[in-house]
Amino acid sequence: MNGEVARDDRQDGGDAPADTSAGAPFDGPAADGGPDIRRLDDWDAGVLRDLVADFGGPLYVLDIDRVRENYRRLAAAFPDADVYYAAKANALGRALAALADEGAGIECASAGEVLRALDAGVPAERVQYTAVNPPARDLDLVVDRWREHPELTVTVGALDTLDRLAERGYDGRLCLRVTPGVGAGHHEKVRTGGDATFGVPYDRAVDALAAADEYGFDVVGVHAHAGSGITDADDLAAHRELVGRMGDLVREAPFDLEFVDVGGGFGVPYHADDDPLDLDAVAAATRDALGDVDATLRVEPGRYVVADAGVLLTTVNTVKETPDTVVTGVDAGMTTLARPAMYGAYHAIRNLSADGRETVPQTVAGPICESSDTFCTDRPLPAPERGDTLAIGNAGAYGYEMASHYNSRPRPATVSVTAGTATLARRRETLADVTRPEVPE
Ligand SMILES: Cc1ncc(COP(=O)(O)O)c(C=O)c1O
Ligand SMILES: N[C@@H](CCCC[NH3+])C(=O)O
Repeated sequence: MNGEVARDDRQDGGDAPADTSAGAPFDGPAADGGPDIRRLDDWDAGVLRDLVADFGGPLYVLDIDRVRENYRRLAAAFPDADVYYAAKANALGRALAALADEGAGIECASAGEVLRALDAGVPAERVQYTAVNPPARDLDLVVDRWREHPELTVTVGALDTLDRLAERGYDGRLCLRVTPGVGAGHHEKVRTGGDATFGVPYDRAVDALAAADEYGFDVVGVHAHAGSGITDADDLAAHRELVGRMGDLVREAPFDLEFVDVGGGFGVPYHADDDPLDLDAVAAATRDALGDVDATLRVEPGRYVVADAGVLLTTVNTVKETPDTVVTGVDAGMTTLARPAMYGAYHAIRNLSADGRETVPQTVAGPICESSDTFCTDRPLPAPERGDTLAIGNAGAYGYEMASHYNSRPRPATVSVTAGTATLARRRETLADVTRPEVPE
């Protein structure tokens, strides 16, 4: 590690590279997409401990080479499809730029993500904005950008969004989002495909396509998304059903469509004994279910591309024995990584400082004043000591993006790693970042 830059400088935004190549298990992306799984145990404990020592904690680490590998493996499994990475999973500029370099398109959930994708160098013809109950400001911004970049595509999930786009003078590329009536995913809160919020009802889709065309939009595609975290047979069956319905829709459409977008949702293993998704099988099933269509298949994965490329590092600050369990207090909380509190999601946890210690059941809890602020309950982990560094796995997807300022907590820093060298990619926030929008009386 490069020890020349003082730790405090780093925390305040210094960005001197830390050479993690000594002992770094990852040194550049594999051309073939590399292994289809990276477990938390595959990360080098010493390198991660050094990163916390240099940059402070809590700290997100994102391995950009692994992001590239995951994208390459996906693109290879879907050779005749367009892959649009869903930026909501992790919109770090360096990740978007690397994916643009790999040739990925970007699916954006907001005007903010559209601007970030364009700023990262993604060509406008590969930027797609999916408008969900779009705030006026989002439409204003996107239409404004579209005047400069008429290759942008807007996906709408409600007919009255057409009126709102037309009012702003938009008559560009348009994709219709459909509610296919089939949901899938790791939790009821992420099974969007069955939820009326997100699209035009499937049985009205043909009429809606005709209406959008008559309105004067350049209708180029249809879209549906079952949900997030497809891993088991039931989810895959739902995915197949959704894709089959989308194939039927393309064949029934009143005119030719350029693409059919069947969403993302490809899951990753969170438990140590979960198998990775058989991507080739999913791709074959997708093709088979779609049938013969004269439109390019499009997929928009988020989690699959970034989840195992990221870890969250956090430091133990409190060890408390109770009659029932050991409470391991850490400096990251639900404001840093919301998924366990929000969905009861499981994330692997590894104590990077505890070689050879006995294992005890423990509850790893954050500093937020909510009883849901736990990363695990009674999980057997090495006996904790104050100052230990813990790593939380699969933190690359829906980690930093869902972080908040609750309890006046500044958001953590992010370090990105490329070819074994770690550099600060996003500085740690300070209290001033939290209070900046306040207006004095
Ligand atoms: C419209 C849309 N596309 C793509 C995604 C990406 O999903 P995932 O990260 O599970 O691949 C989502 C999130 O669920 C979504 O809502
Ligand atoms: N935020 C969810 C994924 C849903 C994505 C948006 N449709 C998660 O962390 O699992």
